[in-house]
Amino acid sequence: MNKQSRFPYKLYLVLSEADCKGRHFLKVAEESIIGGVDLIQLREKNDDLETFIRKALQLKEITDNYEIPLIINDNLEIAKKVNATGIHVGTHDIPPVAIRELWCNAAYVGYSIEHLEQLDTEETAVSDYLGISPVFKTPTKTDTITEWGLDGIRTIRKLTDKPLVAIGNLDVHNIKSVIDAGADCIAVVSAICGAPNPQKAAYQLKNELLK
Ligand SMILES: Cc1ncc(COP(=O)(O)OP(=O)(O)O)c(N)n1
Ligand SMILES: Cc1nc(C(=O)O)sc1CCOP(=O)(O)O
Ligand SMILES: [Mg+2]
Repeated sequence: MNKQSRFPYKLYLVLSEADCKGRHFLKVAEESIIGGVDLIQLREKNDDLETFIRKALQLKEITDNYEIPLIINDNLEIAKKVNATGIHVGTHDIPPVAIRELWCNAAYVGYSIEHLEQLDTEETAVSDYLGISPVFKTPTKTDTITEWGLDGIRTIRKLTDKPLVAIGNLDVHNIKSVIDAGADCIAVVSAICGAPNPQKAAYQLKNELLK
């Protein structure tokens, strides 16, 4: 199976209630899907378990309705409980190898790449896509290490044929250069959650990616 059929998604929304700036996160989710978002990750870093589960179940109704994948950030228990499509983890989370052992139904395990050394590991080998973490420094998530830039994407592209999801300060003005450097998919928070019109923002991003 080639990369495109393994992970056929171009525009990835990473969603949290806090990033939606007072708008309802479910409304932002639905509008963004209508605009062209291909999959959504629910990333709630500060919710208690019960709240995260409730939000995940509400969002799952919408993603199921539009037949797009729901990815849960960090929390395997919630991902399994809500029957999500997959999970995204980083170097400080439950490792992909353990996820594979504990959750055989996971369609997608995403893994953040912060160091080149990670590429040559079992964790990367069992992952379905790699997050380039971050392409550009972003105020949305500040506890990051490497700013990969376009050269970093080119380097990673040469070293792996895993689908690459670029994230970090991406917007309609820079995403084409990120794809040209070798990324397969663009993940955003602010470019959609912080936009005055999330549907229009998603449409413009998708349009740029399909050019
Ligand atoms: C698509 C995507 N890429 C990278 C990340 C970052 O994951 P992680 O390094 O585990 O950091 P947190 O999101 O948990 O703060 C991501 N969530 N999604
Ligand atoms: C969730 C996340 N992960 C990152 C990483 O580098 O791993 S950057 C990030 C937030 C991206 O937000 P924005 O699109 O607003 O820049
Ligand atoms: Mg994490």
